[in-house]
Amino acid sequence: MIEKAELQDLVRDAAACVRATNPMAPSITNTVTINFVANAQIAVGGSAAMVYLPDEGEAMAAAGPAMYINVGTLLPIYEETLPRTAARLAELGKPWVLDPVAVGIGEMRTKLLAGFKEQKPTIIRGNASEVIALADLWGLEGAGGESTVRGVDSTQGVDEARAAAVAIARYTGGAVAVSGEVDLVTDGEVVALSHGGSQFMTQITGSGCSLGGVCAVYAACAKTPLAAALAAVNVYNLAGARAEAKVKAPGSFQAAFLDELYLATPEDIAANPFDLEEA
Ligand SMILES: Nc1ncnc2c1ncn2[C@@H]1O[C@H](COP(=O)(O)OP(=O)(O)OP(=O)(O)O)[C@@H](O)[C@H]1O
Ligand SMILES: Cc1ncsc1CCO
Ligand SMILES: [Mg+2]
Repeated sequence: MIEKAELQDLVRDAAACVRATNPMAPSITNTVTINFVANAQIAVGGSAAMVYLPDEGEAMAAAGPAMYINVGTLLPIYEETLPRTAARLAELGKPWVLDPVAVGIGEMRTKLLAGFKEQKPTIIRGNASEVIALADLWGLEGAGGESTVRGVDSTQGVDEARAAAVAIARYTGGAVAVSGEVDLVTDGEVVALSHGGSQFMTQITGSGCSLGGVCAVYAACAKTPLAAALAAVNVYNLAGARAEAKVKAPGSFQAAFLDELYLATPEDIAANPFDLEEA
């Protein structure tokens, strides 16, 4: 099992590399939070580029060192864009992040998310209900749990998604990040439980979507998917807690949160409290 100090070094190095190299992590993401995703990616030191069209998804897969796909608000063109982009990413061996928003509603969403089983996303980032539902959709053994997805919000706790997250990570060989009051990140061998964040993160839309975009920025630099996902989760928990201490309500929280993402140093990000356990 990886030592905590070694994992912290990987997190710090990934965050420092992002600050030094300004990697572009292009996105195909939902229309609700697209602006917040781009701003969060930029605040941590990355750069953003959002596309919708099939040939542009393929072009971005080739252009960026990592990519982000979020199925929040599907449009008819995505039936073509998403499989073509994922196939190009797999062909090029590029890391990519999937947010399986609202898995379970609609035929196209179900078909697209079922199809991603073959391409094995490097990092899957979702709330507890989404991670449980994706493991179920993929028919993974040992996942356990019954999902009660209701739209885009979680109705379940992170603990309930632990078996599903571990099963998905063992299947993909990548990492899974489950968000909630305490965030869980796993590569199927270890489970990291990251602390911090803020109630206000549940009172603005897109803290989860933008966390996926930031996972993709770190995936451009990190030595392992686990380090990339933990760097993103740690900076979110750190910035959320710091921002909450400065504001009284959600609107100003969003602005303060972006400021704290920008201000967090690689050392701060590595030092955010987390527990490390065997999976
Ligand atoms: N109760 C809580 N206390 C502290 N932080 C929280 C809490 N719930 C969620 N968070 C933080 O909010 C961020 C997003 O997690 P959340 O589970 O809300 O994602 P989500 O449901 O996919 O969000 P969205 O779909 O609106 O983007 C994570 O960084 C997580 O740590
Ligand atoms: C509110 C909402 N609806 C579809 S995607 C999205 C952003 C949070 O997941
Ligand atoms: Mg979400």
